[in-house]
Amino acid sequence: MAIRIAIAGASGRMGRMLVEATLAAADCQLHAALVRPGSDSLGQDAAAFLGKDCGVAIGADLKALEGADVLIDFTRPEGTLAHLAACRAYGVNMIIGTTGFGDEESAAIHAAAGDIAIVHAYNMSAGVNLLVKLLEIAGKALNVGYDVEVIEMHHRMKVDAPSGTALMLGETVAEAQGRTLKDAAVYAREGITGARESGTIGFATLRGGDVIGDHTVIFAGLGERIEISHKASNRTIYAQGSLRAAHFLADKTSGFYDMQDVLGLR
Ligand SMILES: NC(=O)C1=CN([C@@H]2O[C@H](COP(=O)(O)OP(=O)(O)OC[C@H]3O[C@@H](n4cnc5c(N)ncnc54)[C@H](OP(=O)(O)O)[C@@H]3O)[C@@H](O)[C@H]2O)C=CC1
Ligand SMILES: O=C(O)C1=N[C@H](C(=O)O)C[C@H](O)C1
Repeated sequence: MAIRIAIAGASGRMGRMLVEATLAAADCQLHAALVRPGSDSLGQDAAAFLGKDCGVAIGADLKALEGADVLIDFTRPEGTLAHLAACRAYGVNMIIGTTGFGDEESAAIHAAAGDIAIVHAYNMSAGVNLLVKLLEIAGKALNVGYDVEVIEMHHRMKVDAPSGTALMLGETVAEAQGRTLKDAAVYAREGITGARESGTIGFATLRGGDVIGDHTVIFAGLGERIEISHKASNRTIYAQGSLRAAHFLADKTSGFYDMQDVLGLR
């Protein structure tokens, strides 16, 4: 039977990619397309932006979740938390791609995974999740004598910084080196900063144009520099990863997972 997929933020950059990917997948069915109350796209056909009619109208009533297998959510933290409550009420699994959560919001997502199955990942692409594995190795091998810096660049419309992916990559290195990102992170430098403190992980955030998502982790030593990079050139990588996650969740009713679980990289 086809997986019945509901999509939140259906008129957003990622929402549209997800609508297109779901309609193109033979083993998936678009169950509902959701936006915020008052959104311009309310009532339109979910495939109207493709010049097509798929028979699913964009709505704002979360009752539309009833009967869905999974909700894919790429919205904003406050939207995701509202959707989380509705998914819990209707027994619908959830794939969360939204970034920018605070600690309490992340804890609420973990808690909900006692009742529904959730894949929560700051980057759904296979490439970035492979990068995580490479960084586990590099972080351990280059633990002493190398300064770690994380650089990311995204489009001008992105609202959170550093990106969720940059934080995840920084956290991966910190953990590989027996530290926590909370203790190691330096998010800004300005003025007379003094020499770089050993053991810190620096972040640099660039924003501009239509850059989909570039991430580089630098290990800078004396006499050499190792750079591990990923550059996205199309948002389909995130949509395809999300559909893989939907298949992964098909036989699950509870539990918290990430893309390392989905891709078998754990
Ligand atoms: N994990 C991953 O692989 C990826 C994650 N992302 C993340 O996904 C999120 C969305 O990115 P993107 O698609 O570029 O953003 P957009 O701004 O293009 O789209 C966001 C969508 O969410 C809707 N929305 C905003 N606030 C709420 C709310 N409170 N309740 C319900 N819906 C809401 C918007 O509706 P409206 O149009 O009415 O404002 C819009 O449809 C970001 O957090 C981004 O970082 C992005 C790409 C990959
Ligand atoms: O907002 C985006 O566009 C992206 N957000 C995610 C993040 O914050 O890491 C993933 C990807 O880099 C694109």
